[in-house]
Amino acid sequence: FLSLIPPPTYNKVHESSISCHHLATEFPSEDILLVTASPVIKAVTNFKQVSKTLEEFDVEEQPSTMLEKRYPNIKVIESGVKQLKSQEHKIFTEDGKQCIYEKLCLCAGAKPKLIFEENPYVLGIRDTDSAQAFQNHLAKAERIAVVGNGGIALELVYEIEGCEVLWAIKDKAIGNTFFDAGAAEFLIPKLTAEKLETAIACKRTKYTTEGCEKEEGSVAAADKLGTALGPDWHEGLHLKGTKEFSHKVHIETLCEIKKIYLQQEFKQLQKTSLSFPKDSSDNQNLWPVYMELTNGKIYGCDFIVSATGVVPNVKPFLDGNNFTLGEDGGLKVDKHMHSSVADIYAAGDICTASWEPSPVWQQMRLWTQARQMGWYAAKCMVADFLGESIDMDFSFELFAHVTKFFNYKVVLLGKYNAQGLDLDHELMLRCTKGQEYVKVVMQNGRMMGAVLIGETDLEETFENLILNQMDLSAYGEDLLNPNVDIEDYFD
Ligand SMILES: Cc1cc2nc3c(=O)[nH]c(=O)nc-3n(C[C@H](O)[C@H](O)[C@H](O)COP(=O)(O)OP(=O)(O)OC[C@H]3O[C@@H](n4cnc5c(N)ncnc54)[C@H](O)[C@@H]3O)c2cc1C
Ligand SMILES: NC(=O)C1=CN([C@@H]2O[C@H](COP(=O)(O)OP(=O)(O)OC[C@H]3O[C@@H](n4cnc5c(N)ncnc54)[C@H](O)[C@@H]3O)[C@@H](O)[C@H]2O)C=CC1
Repeated sequence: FLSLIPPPTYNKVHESSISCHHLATEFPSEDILLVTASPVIKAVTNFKQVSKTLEEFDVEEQPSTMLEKRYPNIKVIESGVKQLKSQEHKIFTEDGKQCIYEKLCLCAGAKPKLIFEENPYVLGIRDTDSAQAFQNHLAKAERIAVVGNGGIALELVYEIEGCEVLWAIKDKAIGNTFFDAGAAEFLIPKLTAEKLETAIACKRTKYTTEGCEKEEGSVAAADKLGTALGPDWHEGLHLKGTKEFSHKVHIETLCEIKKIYLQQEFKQLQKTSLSFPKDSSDNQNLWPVYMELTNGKIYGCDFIVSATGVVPNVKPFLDGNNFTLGEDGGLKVDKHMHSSVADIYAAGDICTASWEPSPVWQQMRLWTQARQMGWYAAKCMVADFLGESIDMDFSFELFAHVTKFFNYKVVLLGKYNAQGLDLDHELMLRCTKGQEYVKVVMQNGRMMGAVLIGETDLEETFENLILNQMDLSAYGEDLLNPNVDIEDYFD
């Protein structure tokens, strides 16, 4: 980046179209190289700043040529990076190219952390290809198992129709990464209700369909890593099994998968499996795969979805380079998104934020944060190059995420689950069945976090209250009293 060496030795920034936009604008006469293993780039469209820190947007797949057309100084190399030699400031791509960089930003995302990685009947969902493969296998399935209790599992169990779903979670209540047992209780009825909402028109039309049949016989997706899916990822998919019913979900709580048996092994061991709970019509006695849970129960199914989190995709960059890694395996970055290796920055799922965070911010591997980090990393690279100082971006002052679960709008602010807070914190709740669930986390009279489910219209007010740390003790429970117009007090 910003070198005077002529092509074919380019200046470059690896990945992240978001950082590229900014760099290309700041340095129109310099070459910016985007090296990506994916044939498409993800573009943020319909961006809406909902409040100071809350953002809403769609994610659209576009051909990389779009980026090159818009910014003539961006060149896209469509090939995976297989090696980094940081001392020589060089990267090597799978198709045999080598490029010298002056500054490099690594944005290679994360990979699904699968349980039983080598098992052909255990499937992960990360990119368009793996989502498409999942859809194809679901179309032939009568029963699947979903393991995990985070974002993907929550979305899947709600979206899947015409297929029995056995959902195995480690926790007492559903959705533990995003909310508490109270919110789970509020959402559960939606799982058993018929889906009345009509499907929203597909916003994600550019799914790669080529090669979908390549995994016949087993369900594991190819190792090739595409770009992670983003908000509304399932809207372009037809998540339907072979049966005619809507939802049929059975939740096994407080358990993990102990062992997986393929059909042959299961028969030889003469084990017995349970039928789908509360289903008298369940008469299938042989399944392609069986899972034995730590609570002793065994169920058969067509395949298992492992929605069990991600691991940062650092492998191609580690060999011979002295990166410091975080506990979660990501590249540690400082408050300027700089890694521990000279001239290398990192942003998004691949990195581990290692600065002293604001008391109401935490890292989560989300699109919202990847976008903010990519943007800020580019600003830091520019500042570094120009020798200017730069302040931490405002978006890192407060954790703010808006998403949709079970067709409810869900807003998460600050320490929404009291993460890392001392035991002296208190919770305040307001809940109207089927309509809204509002929870705030208070400490020493100050608001530290909030979960807002439904159209509560409280996000902006609560965001302000968390940011300004006003002492709210005087308001007591009126803070959540629906008859008190809280916005008038504080806006
Ligand atoms: C199913 C699903 C649904 C999600 N839904 C939401 C949501 O609703 N809201 C939300 O906020 N977040 C959501 N997320 C999380 C979000 O998608 C990620 O946090 C975000 O995409 C991370 O962005 P990134 O740029 O760091 O990584 P990615 O988007 O994964 O991009 C990494 C890029 O690096 C490329 N790459 C990888 N290795 C190499 C290499 N060696 N050489 C060259 N290129 C390489 C890949 O091809 C890819 O293009 C979801 C994730 C999944 C899997
Ligand atoms: N709407 C949104 O904001 C969405 C966000 N995402 C993001 O995409 C990424 C991937 O999603 P997920 O895989 O759902 O990750 P996640 O981090 O959201 O959830 C992982 C879940 O798996 C559980 N788990 C981990 N190891 C396990 C094991 N061995 N056995 C059983 N359970 C285990 C964890 O307790 C946790 O409940 C995450 O970064 C997530 O935040 C995904 C979908 C929707």
